[in-house]
Amino acid sequence: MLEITDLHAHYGLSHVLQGVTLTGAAGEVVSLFGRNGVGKTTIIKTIAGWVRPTSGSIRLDGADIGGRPADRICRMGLGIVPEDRRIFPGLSVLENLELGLHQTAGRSRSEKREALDRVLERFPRLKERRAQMGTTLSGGEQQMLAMARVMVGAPRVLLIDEPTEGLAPMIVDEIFGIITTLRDQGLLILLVEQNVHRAIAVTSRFYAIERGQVVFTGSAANADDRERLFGTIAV
Ligand SMILES: Nc1ncnc2c1ncn2[C@@H]1O[C@H](COP(=O)(O)OP(=O)(O)OP(=O)(O)O)[C@@H](O)[C@H]1O
Repeated sequence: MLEITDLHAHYGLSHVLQGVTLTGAAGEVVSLFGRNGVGKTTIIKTIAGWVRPTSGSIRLDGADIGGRPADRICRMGLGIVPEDRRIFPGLSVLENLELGLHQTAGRSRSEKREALDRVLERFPRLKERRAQMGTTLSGGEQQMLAMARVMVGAPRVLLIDEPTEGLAPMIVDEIFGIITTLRDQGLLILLVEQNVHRAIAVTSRFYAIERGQVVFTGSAANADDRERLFGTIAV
């Protein structure tokens, strides 16, 4: 479904991604683990079209999406929940959610309305607060809003960057619950998460990243692979 081959990216002269190769299939969570600053967020941003790759290929269901504009990639079925959540100031919860409707092509007005209603039913706390300004929500609610907004667009692939950072344990449970449900509905989720122990429980395969490269890949169900991962990233 998602196939990334020998991906390179730079910020100015800084060679941040140095040949990343990874794959993901429908119905699995694939996690990227590594210390701070190794390039995990950059991998996500490059796939989503926010950072331009210098070389390599990114294929979504066979179509080459590398270097295409971010909104185009979104409409092809790839959603991103960025680390900073990007809740738009001056817009209510509902208006923030409506922005998610622009991220899909080829749906009728009534289909879009239904998609929005479904998401609101699924997030009762957001439904209750739909008239409230998005930026006045708590951190956990803002994370829910960021996830709900991307789900309105019904993506097939979801890139999620550090969703539980700074959040209370109960909200963390809720977020992992949502990730598990989406996975079981057949989405491919590419996850970056510092809480390795929690992430590994929902992950099928993982990639350990160092200095912009994959240093090894493993299966979350394999105890030796997990040991090696914990040794590599020192958790
Ligand atoms: N816009 C930018 N301009 C220049 N350098 C950047 C930019 N964004 C990130 N970098 C640098 O690129 C490197 C990789 O950053 P990235 O955010 O991808 O790492 P990360 O693994 O996600 O880190 P963290 O876990 O701390 O979020 C870092 O050295 C960072 O300082």
